[in-house]
Parts: sequence; structure tokens; C-alpha cells
Amino acid sequence: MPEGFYYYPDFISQAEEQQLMEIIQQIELHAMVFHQYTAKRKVASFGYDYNFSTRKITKGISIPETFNWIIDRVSEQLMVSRDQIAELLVTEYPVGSVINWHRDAPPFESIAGISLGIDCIFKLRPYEKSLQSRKSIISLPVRQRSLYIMQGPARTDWEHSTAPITDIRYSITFRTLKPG
Ligand SMILES: O=C(O)CCC(=O)C(=O)O
Ligand SMILES: [Fe+2]
Repeated sequence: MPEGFYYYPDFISQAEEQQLMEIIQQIELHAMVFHQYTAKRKVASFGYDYNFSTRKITKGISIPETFNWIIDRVSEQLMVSRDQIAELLVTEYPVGSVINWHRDAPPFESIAGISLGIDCIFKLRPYEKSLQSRKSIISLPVRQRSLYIMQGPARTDWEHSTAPITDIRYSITFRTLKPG
């Protein structure tokens, strides 16, 4: 496992997973649009939002208070105060969809992700092209109700992606901001 990657199976209970799914049902998700292309996944971003065109973050819609309890739990695990969770991103992955290889946007520091609905294969590989090979890919199952954290090298020296899924999956991504 890359340094700075942490994984916690059963981070939330089944009842809490259900509760989060119900909160998500109340939220309006929209297609993720990049420069020229629309991804299959749908998202809703709260708090600070990264704009891929301007490469800057802006303060968007406040994080709904219904997420307070889970923010408390995640911030405790990250050992930060709850108001350091600058962004909460809800993502819906339809059957067969993925997130392609990427590193999260530069203004963010720590990344934490909760998986809902179905297990998925999370993949990591070195960011540096010369270090990439078939053998350098690490594939790990991230179970529904689990939490993963990416900090330090796992965040900066590695990129990540997810494998196609056989049923709808939701993830909630929590991000802190780099100082300054
Ligand atoms: O679905 C996931 O857990 C991965 C999400 C992700 O990598 C991202 O939104 O940057
Ligand atoms: Fe990511």
C-alpha cells in the first residue's frame, strides 16, 4: 500500500449507510462536465469547489447540515477539526462507469472517501510516467461502508482510478484544503 493510504472497512454501519443513501436521494446530482466531455457519473459538490477551467477553488453551496454527523466522524479519523472539511462531494456511478486515472485537484490536501451501495475495485499507480507499468498498479477492494484516506505520498506521488462496477455505487469524498 502506498505510504499515506489508509483503509477502514465497516467505517459506518448498515443503518448509517442507509441514512446516507436517503440523504443523497434528497440531493440533486448533475452530470460531471469536463472541457469537451461529459462523464457518466453524476455529482453534487458542496463547500469549496474546484473549477477545472480556471484551476481555482471557489466557495459554492454550503455543506448541508444533514451531513454533520458523518463530517464529525471523518474529521476525527483525519485528526482535523470539522470545519477543515472544505469540500463534500457526492458521486453517483451508474453501472459500468469508472473514474479514470487522476490525482485530485492541487488546492486540496487530505482526501477521504466513503463507499455506498456496492464494493468496488480502487486502483493506485505511480503518478510519474516512467514508474508506471502493469506491475506498478495496486488494486484493492474498497467495500461498501468503508472509508479510505489518501494523504502525503499516496496523494501526491500516486494517482487513482476505479474499475467498472456491476451495480450503482455512491461515494462521498471529503477534502481538506492545503494551508494558505
Ligand atoms: O469513487 C471514489 O471513491 C473515487 C472518487 C475520486 O477519486 C474523486 O472524486 O476524486
Ligand atoms: Fe480522486
